[in-house]
Amino acid sequence: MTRKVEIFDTTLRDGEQTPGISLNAKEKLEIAKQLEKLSVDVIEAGFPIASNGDFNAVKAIAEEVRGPIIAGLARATSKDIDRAAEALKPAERPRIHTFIASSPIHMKYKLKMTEDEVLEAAVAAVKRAKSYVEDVEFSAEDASRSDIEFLCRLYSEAIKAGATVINIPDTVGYATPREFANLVTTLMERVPEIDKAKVSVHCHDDLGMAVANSLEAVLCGVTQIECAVNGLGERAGNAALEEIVMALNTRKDFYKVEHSINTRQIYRTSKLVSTITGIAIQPNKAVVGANAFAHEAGIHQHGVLAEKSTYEIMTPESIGLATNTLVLGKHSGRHAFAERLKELGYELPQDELDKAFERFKELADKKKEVTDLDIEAIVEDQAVKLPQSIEVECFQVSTGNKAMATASVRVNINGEIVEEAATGSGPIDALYRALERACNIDCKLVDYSIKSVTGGKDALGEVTVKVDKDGKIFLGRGLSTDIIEASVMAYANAMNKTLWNNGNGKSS
Ligand SMILES: CC(=O)SCCNC(=O)CCNC(=O)[C@H](O)C(C)(C)COP(=O)(O)OP(=O)(O)OC[C@H]1O[C@@H](n2cnc3c(N)ncnc32)[C@H](O)[C@@H]1OP(=O)(O)O
Ligand SMILES: CC(C)C(=O)C(=O)O
Ligand SMILES: [Mg+2]
Repeated sequence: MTRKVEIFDTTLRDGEQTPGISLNAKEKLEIAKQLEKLSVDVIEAGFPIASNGDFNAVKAIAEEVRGPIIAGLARATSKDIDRAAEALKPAERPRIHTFIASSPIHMKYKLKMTEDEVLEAAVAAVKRAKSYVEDVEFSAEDASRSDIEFLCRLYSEAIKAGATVINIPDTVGYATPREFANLVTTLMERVPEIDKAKVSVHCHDDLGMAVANSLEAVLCGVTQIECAVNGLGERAGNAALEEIVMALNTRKDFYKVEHSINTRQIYRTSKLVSTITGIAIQPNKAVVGANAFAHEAGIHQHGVLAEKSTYEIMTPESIGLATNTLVLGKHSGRHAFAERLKELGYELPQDELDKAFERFKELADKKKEVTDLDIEAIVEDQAVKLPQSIEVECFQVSTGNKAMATASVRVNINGEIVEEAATGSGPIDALYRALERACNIDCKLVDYSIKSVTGGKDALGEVTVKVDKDGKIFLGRGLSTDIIEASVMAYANAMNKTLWNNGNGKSS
C-alpha cells in the first residue's frame, strides 16, 4: 500500500509569527474553516498561553472545526500545557504540541539549562500533556543544530513518555537537503522506539530550502510535514504548503506517497490567507503566484496553444484556477495575438492581421501589458482607417502655467515635408494651429474628448475630435499611451478625412 504523508498546517501558529501579522479569533476561524475544506490533517490553531485572544481563537476553532486534528502549542511547562489543554477541550480530535530546544546554543544562552534538565522538562511536559489528551506531539527545537547523541536520547524518552508524534524542526533553516536527509535517517535508525510514533519535519526557509528539505524527508520515510499556506512563518517563513503538496502530486512517480489534500482548494485558500493577513503573494511565487500559470513569451504561447503540457507541468484546474493566461506583451508572437483576436470575436484577413500585429508590437514596446481593451481599440481604429495623406512625422510642444504654449510639427503631406509652428491657449490648441498651418487646411475644432481606454498609469488614451470643414463635420480618433500624441493623431486623422472628402487625398 502507498504510504500516506499527513499535512500539518501551521499557518495559524507559526504562520501568524510572520512579522506584521496578528489575527483575531474570527479571522483565524475563517481560515481554519477553509483549511478544513482544503482537507489538511492537522490545524495548529495557535499558542494558547500567548494571549487571551489566541486562547479564544484556539477554543473557537476546537469548538467549530470538525475533521482535522486541532493542535495547540505549549512550551515544556505546566502552565503552557494546562492552558493548551483548556483551549482544546471542545475539540473532536485534540493534540497538544509541546517543545523544548535541544541545541547547545539554545540550551546555554536561551534556556540556561543542561541537557539533563532539558530531557527532564521534555519528559514531564509530554507526561502532563498525555494526562489531558491521547495525541501528544513533541518537538526538539533547533534539532538540526543539536548533538545527535542527545537528540536520539531526547526523542527516545519523549516517545517512552507517551509522544505519538515526534517532530524534527530545522528551526533556523540552516540544514541543506542532504544534511537534513541524513539527520532524519539517523534518527529513524537510532531511536529504538521510533516505530511507535509518527515522524514529522518542520522546516524554515532562511536559505530558501524549506520545501526541498521537507521533500527530502519524505524520501526518508517521514509521515508528517509541517507547513504553512503561502510559506508564511517566522522570519523567511515555513515550507509552503501548496509547493509541497503540488510537488507530491506532480512528481508522484518520484515521491510515491499519498496525501489527503483537496488540491482544488489551494488557490482559494492562498487568496483567503493573503487577504486576511495582508501579506501579498509575489507574482512569481510557485503554484499560487499570479504568473504561475501565465505565459508571455511567443514561443511558449505557441507551444501552449498547440499542447498545454509543452510548458505546463500541472494544470491550473488542479489548484482551483479556472484557466491559464496568455499575457500579451512585447515578447508575444502572432499565434497568441491571433488567438486572442479570435476570442474577442475578430476574424481578420492576413494583411489586416499583420497590420494589427505591428501596431500591437509598437504598443507593447511602450506598455507592460496589452489588454483586451487595447486590442479592441487597435482593431477598431484600424478598421476605420483611410489611406494616410497626412502623416505627422514628429511634433514638439512646450507649455507652462506662466508661459504661452508653443508647438511645432513636421508633417508629410502626400510625400511633401512641411514644418510649422504656432502658439495657442494650451498645448493642444497650439499643436492644432501648427497642424492646420502645415496642412494648409482651414477647419475648426468643434468637439474634443479624451478617455482612458484601459486602466493603470500606462493606459491607452483615446482622443476623439470633431472638425468642421465648410459646414461638414469630420470625426477623428487617435490612440496612444501619450495623450498629447493621441490628440495630434486624432486631429491629423480628421484632417485626412477632409482631404479625401475634397478629392485631394491620394491613394498610397
Ligand atoms: C521556534 C518557535 O517558533 S517557538 C514558538 C515561538 N512563538 C512565540 O513565542 C509566540 C508567543 N509567545 C509569547 O506570547 C510569549 O513569548 C510567551 C507568552 C510564550 C512567553 O512570554 P514571557 O513569559 O514574557 O517570556 P519571553 O517570551 O520573554 O521569554 C521566553 C521564556 O520562555 C522560556 N522558554 C522558551 N522556550 C521554552 C520551552 N520550550 N520550554 C520552556 N521554557 C521555554 C525562555 O527560556 C524564557 O524564560 P524566562 O522568562 O524564564 O527567561
Ligand atoms: C515550535 C517549533 C516546532 C517551531 O516552530 C520551530 O522549531 O521552528
Ligand atoms: Mg517554526
